[in-house]
Amino acid sequence: MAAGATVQIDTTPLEGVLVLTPKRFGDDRGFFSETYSRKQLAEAGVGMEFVQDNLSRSERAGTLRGLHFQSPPHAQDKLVRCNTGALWDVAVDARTGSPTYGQWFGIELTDENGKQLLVPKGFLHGFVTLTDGVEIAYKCSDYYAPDCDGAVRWDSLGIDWPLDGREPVLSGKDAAAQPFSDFQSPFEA
Ligand SMILES: Cc1cn([C@H]2C[C@H](O)[C@@H](COP(=O)(O)OP(=O)(O)O[C@H]3O[C@H](C)C(=O)[C@H](O)[C@H]3O)O2)c(=O)[nH]c1=O
Repeated sequence: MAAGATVQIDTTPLEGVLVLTPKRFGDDRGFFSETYSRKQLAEAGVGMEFVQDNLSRSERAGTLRGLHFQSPPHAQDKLVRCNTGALWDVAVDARTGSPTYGQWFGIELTDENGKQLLVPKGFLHGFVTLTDGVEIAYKCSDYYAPDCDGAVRWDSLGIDWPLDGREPVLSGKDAAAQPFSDFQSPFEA
């Protein structure tokens, strides 16, 4: 971590998908952390601008939301963190022509590890909760555009979801999503 920086940025096997670990300044009250710094990300070559913050709460462990995307012209970069509890977050490369097309990367984000996942445009995003009462907060680089909203079935890509053999809690939309084999990607590498 560069001098003065308050965020560690690590790469993943998927180009552009990054793991951010903001520094926590602990004391006997607890801790302080800068959870987002446009300047520090720009200095690290991560120049996306965020315009919308989202918060969702999932009451039960095993709740799975995804795999979602917004198509161009409203594709979204997302910076995801877990504010309460623990979740397993996944990004899937959906960029036609990418050498890692269809490959996924998953990571545990928790309120204790404070880690964040940067999911660029062109990647599907989803997560499954590992505890009850999970709150996920994420920044988006474009506004919600229902006409551009899309989903791919969570179980159509061989992702090793940590479900311990249980069926996930799904929305109707996610239960009815198309399999990846039918997916016509709107993204290019
Ligand atoms: C995403 C979104 C939703 N909504 C409304 C639309 C529905 O009435 C309600 C629930 O939407 P949905 O069921 O799509 O929420 P999630 O299943 O949590 O979807 C999200 O979860 C995955 C993991 C994501 O990465 C996306 O941000 C997003 O697709 O919120 C809005 O008003 N604005 C928004 O930006």
